[in-house]
Amino acid sequence: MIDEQISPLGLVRGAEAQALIGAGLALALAPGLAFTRHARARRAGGAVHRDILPLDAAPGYTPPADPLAALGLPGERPLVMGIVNVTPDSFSDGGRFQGAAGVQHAERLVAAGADILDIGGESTRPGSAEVSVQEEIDRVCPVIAAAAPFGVPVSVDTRKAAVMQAALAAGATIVNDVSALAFDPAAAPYLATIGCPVILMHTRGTPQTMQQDPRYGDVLFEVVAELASSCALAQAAGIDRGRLIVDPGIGFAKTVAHNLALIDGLHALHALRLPILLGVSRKSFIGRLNGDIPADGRLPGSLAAAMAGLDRGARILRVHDVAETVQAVTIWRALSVL
Ligand SMILES: Nc1nc2c(c(=O)[nH]1)N=C(COP(=O)(O)OP(=O)(O)O)CN2
Ligand SMILES: Nc1ccc(C(=O)O)cc1
Repeated sequence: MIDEQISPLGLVRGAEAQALIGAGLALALAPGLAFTRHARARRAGGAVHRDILPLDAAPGYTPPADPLAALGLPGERPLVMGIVNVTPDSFSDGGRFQGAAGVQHAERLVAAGADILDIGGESTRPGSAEVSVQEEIDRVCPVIAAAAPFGVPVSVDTRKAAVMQAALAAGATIVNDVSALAFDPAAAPYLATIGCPVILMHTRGTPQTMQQDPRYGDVLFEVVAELASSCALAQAAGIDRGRLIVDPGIGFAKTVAHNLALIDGLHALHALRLPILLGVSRKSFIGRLNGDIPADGRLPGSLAAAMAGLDRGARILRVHDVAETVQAVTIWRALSVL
């Protein structure tokens, strides 16, 4: 367990960032974003202490490697990952996109500007039941095979090594695991034999148990520390660090307050020096903060949270509403170009 985390702080955008970088007073962090100081969080005596360090206090700062460049994805702007849930029971769109409807949906998302398609066959919403390997393969592989020629990389959203293997054979080129390779002990050794990017998302427990009173001493510090452990385990299994992408797991073993602290403090994940994916789309914290509106009314809150994520250096936004998010990202970029 690491006891010290150093991450960027004092984030600046647009013309101010450009001027400060030119003057040697800021370093580039992510597309459109620079930072002027370092934050240090230290665990000591059971508590986490935070202080602020000057820019030159962490010499050798290098921006994260880009595992997506090899897939032809651009490095100079945030990416939008469009969600295709080939499930009967996903929390916001279950039952709408199975089989041919899933393929059509994938095509629409690409036309709307998705940079990546994330195709999943098992809902992991709170309380959801596990799906068998064969059922999951039968759901996702035909849709992956049909969507692979659409011109954007396909990621498979699964926790199971056998599903990863079948999905990669069907044309997927990215693996997205909401258990950070902890659910299936065969996943990390299998992925060590393959060169694809791997998304490690933070959670605790299983979908069945994760929302039963999640507790953290310091949620930001602990999520970063637990992601660091997941990365170390992946590397120990033989997966290159340069292939990893990390994700705080919004809504997974988190209360509303935890989710807000993680989005507000997202830049702390840059302590890991890896690209950050953020998945806030339509999630229940947005409903909880807005009179419990149902999932289909949460687009405005989803966009607000996604833009907050970009302000803190998120590289990929995982979303249901691709056209709307692309429009928001376009404006965000127009206001932040370095
Ligand atoms: N990396 C990553 N993967 C995820 C994330 C997320 O935040 N990050 N959220 C999910 C939940 O959204 P979805 O619409 O897929 O819901 P479901 O679990 O009910 O299918 C499912 N998968
Ligand atoms: N798989 C998940 C689906 C939805 C949520 C949420 O709404 O918070 C969390 C996890």
